[in-house]
Amino acid sequence: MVRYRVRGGNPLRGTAFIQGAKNAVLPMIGAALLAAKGRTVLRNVPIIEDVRRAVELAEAIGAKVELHEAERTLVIDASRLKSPVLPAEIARRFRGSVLFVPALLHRLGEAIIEGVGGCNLGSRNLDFHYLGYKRLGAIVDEGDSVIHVKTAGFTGATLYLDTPSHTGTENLIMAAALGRGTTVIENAALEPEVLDVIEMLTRMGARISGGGTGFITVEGVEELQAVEHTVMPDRLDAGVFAMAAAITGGEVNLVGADLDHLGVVRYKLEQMGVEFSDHGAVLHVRRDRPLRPINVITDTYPGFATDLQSPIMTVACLADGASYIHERIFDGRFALASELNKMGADIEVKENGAVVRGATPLTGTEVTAHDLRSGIALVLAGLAAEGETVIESGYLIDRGHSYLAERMQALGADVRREISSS
Ligand SMILES: CC(=O)N[C@H]1[C@@H](OP(=O)(O)OP(=O)(O)OC[C@H]2O[C@@H](n3ccc(=O)[nH]c3=O)[C@H](O)[C@@H]2O)O[C@H](CO)[C@@H](O)[C@@H]1O
Ligand SMILES: C=C(OP(=O)(O)O)C(=O)O
Repeated sequence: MVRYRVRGGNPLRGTAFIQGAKNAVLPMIGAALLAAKGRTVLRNVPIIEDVRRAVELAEAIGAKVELHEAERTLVIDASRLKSPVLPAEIARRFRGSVLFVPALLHRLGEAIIEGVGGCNLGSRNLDFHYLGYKRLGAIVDEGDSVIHVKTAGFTGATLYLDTPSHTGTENLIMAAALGRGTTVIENAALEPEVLDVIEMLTRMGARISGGGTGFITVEGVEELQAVEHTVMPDRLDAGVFAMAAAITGGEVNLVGADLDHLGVVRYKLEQMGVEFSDHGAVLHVRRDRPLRPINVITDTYPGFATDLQSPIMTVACLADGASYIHERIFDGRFALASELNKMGADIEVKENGAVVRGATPLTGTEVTAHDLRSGIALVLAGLAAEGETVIESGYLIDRGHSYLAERMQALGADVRREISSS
């Protein structure tokens, strides 16, 4: 059992290094498995539990993978994939397991999905993925617990997504990339991670146009090559460190953070009283005035990222007045509210909306992370709370943030990661 202990009160000051993006590296590992020859090298890989699970899953289907942690580099040799089964005990531990399906379909003609994990946020359907595979010519057998997808090769078609699904867009691009003919994906996701994946696939030899417009065209090619690619910075990690500076009234330099990738998150934090200044590849963030309340509506990119909704809920607890948060992407993403209320917050949740009445002083206690982002939001609460906050399960935080305790300590925070047998 991993837990985090946080003692609040220190304004954060100094420099933090922003990790590579979890939501880019996972599809890139899936993309690397499309190359039947050579070795793919991924740089700026975040050392997080989801990457460790992705390595285990790639090895389970026959890839040879080396994770060089100190160098933040993955080397992937997918020349001998042998098993189409994504075993439940690994695949159920992270959402990114779903991104291995296109490679299995191209390389082995079938994928057997024993389970897909990921944060517990309410319904997380995969119907757009399966409908897309079917329109490209696959047979999908959806059993109660195992899903079996088979294809003798994909043929281009016009596909659409009811909503611009992030992994759905990535999977359908990968499925179409080695198909016959032209595929058009309408209502495709615009997230920067999707564009980074398109960049890597293009370097591999894929023919993809329209990334970032919502209409993506893929002309199938016969093979894709192994390449070297540097994973983009993680905008969610950057957002969390910016909010850590905001909640403690601190001043930090975020190395590698890209202000443009924050989308509406930047403007909402500015409305709260946070200042950003961009110095090339270093983002300076500070807050030296009282926090103001905020209205937030989550949306797909460039809207307010749902993955930063929990962290900003914590910051809103310290703002003077009522903040309103409307969650539009996931129907079960407010489990954080009752944990923050245990610490002294005043948050009322009604269906997809929450009202946060601040400012309320927070007091440290034992709290539960229900998912990755509620976990990191509780670390932020701990930074602003009086006394000690103990957060379990730390594994959920480790799924998406690398060396969190060390990076927070470098900013003067009292954050410790603890492993115990109970
Ligand atoms: C590994 C990864 O990249 N995870 C991110 C990805 O998850 P993920 O790709 O799973 O999220 P999606 O964009 O697919 O899901 C968004 C919404 O669409 C619905 N939906 C999605 C697919 C589908 O086939 N049918 C359907 O109804 C989902 O139930 C959900 O309500 O995007 C989410 C939304 O930005 C982020 O929170 C996750 O961090
Ligand atoms: C929802 C998240 O991740 P995943 O899709 O991997 O569960 C997240 O990163 O907040």
